[in-house]
Amino acid sequence: MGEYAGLGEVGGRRVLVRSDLNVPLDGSTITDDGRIRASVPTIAELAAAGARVVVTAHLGRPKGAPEERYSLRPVAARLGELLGAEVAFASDTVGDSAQQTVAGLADGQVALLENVRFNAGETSKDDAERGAFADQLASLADAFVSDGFGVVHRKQASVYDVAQRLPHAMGGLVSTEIEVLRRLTESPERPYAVVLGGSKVSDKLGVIDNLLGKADTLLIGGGMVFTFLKAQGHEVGKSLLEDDQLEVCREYLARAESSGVSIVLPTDVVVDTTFPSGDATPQPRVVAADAIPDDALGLDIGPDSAAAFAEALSGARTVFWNGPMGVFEVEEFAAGTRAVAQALTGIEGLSVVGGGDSAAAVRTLGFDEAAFGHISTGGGASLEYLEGKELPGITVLED
Ligand SMILES: Nc1ncnc2c1ncn2[C@@H]1O[C@H](COP(=O)(O)OP(=O)(O)OP(=O)(O)O)[C@@H](O)[C@H]1O
Ligand SMILES: O=C(O)[C@H](O)COP(=O)(O)O
Repeated sequence: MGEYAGLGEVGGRRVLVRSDLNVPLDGSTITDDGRIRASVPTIAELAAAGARVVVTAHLGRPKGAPEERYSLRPVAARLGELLGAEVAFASDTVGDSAQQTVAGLADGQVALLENVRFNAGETSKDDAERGAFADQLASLADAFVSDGFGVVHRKQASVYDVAQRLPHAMGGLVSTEIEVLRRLTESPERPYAVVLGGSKVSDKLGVIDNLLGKADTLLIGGGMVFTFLKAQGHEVGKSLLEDDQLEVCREYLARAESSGVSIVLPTDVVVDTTFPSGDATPQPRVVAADAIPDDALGLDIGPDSAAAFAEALSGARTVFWNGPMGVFEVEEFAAGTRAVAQALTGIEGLSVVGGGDSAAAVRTLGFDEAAFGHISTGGGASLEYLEGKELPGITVLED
């Protein structure tokens, strides 16, 4: 029997752990298990202390009802392999299966509940609805450990409300992540460069506002770059575009210029006119960033841009990178992401990779994790931290 920081004795008690097990899947095959591996130490520590560990997590963005493709069942199997002990899987989150599974746990055993987002209460904007679901979750445990760093920016029942209902503590993963990110916000060694990409464009544009006052160089690739190119007056064909953010991008470009921050945009892009179309072989083509054809979709930064990005990063002493430069999952569109990852491995100073997909990209492209200063499990969460926003999943622990 043993203690867990902030909770005291946990032996024999049911401890609900919120982890971020939102991993990329191909069917039911986990293509990158980084977030599961990152979640293991806290779960293992609690189990070793004799707790009955009840893990809750989400996968993808189901709409408040069960959907087989978002089931956490494959994750339970992998978690068990990594823990070296069987993980009991409950086929619902708070229903009969969950209650029976938790009741059947012996001291030191671990259970995983089905995707918490199969319940509308989890993500509801209505406090009462979320609260009612949090009551059900809380009834399954005696204490709560918040360890899902990737979701601490979400005011959701299993992240926020449940902490108000149970004795709670911050998990080891969340503490480590916050410690590293604090170094980026408090006194980054200069030059400080930030690389942004990925597909959750509107989620990420906000961070630029804050970074314009902090970073020396901002490199932009991935899906978000097309809104910037369009804001500069270029056509972007069928590329990802957030029309309602054009004015915001224009304002960022103007502010960067007046404040001496260098925003580096790609000068060439890799496009395809057939992607994604079932089994069709990709037909990548490199075009100038200001000459994207109407029928083309931008899927990676081009080779000149990749070289320019690597050059811009070469002297940096602090680098934060979130979001792949292209659709790295397809080899034909992975070169930009590979070039940025390679450049980060040469940084003398602190290099931080943030984001589930960015971290997955680093690993699936074959880089050694040890070549980076820190690989964060949180994409949106780390960005919101850097934005200086309050993270509900953290502040609720401090109350
Ligand atoms: N030009 C592009 N067009 C469309 N999608 C793109 C483009 N460039 C990158 N992507 C996609 O962006 C996705 C990753 O973006 P996301 O914003 O989710 O990254 P992340 O922040 O690392 O992950 P997470 O939000 O899960 O932590 C990848 O699946 C990649 O294929
Ligand atoms: O993938 C992520 O960034 C986290 O798991 C959070 O997922 P969400 O953006 O769907 O809330």
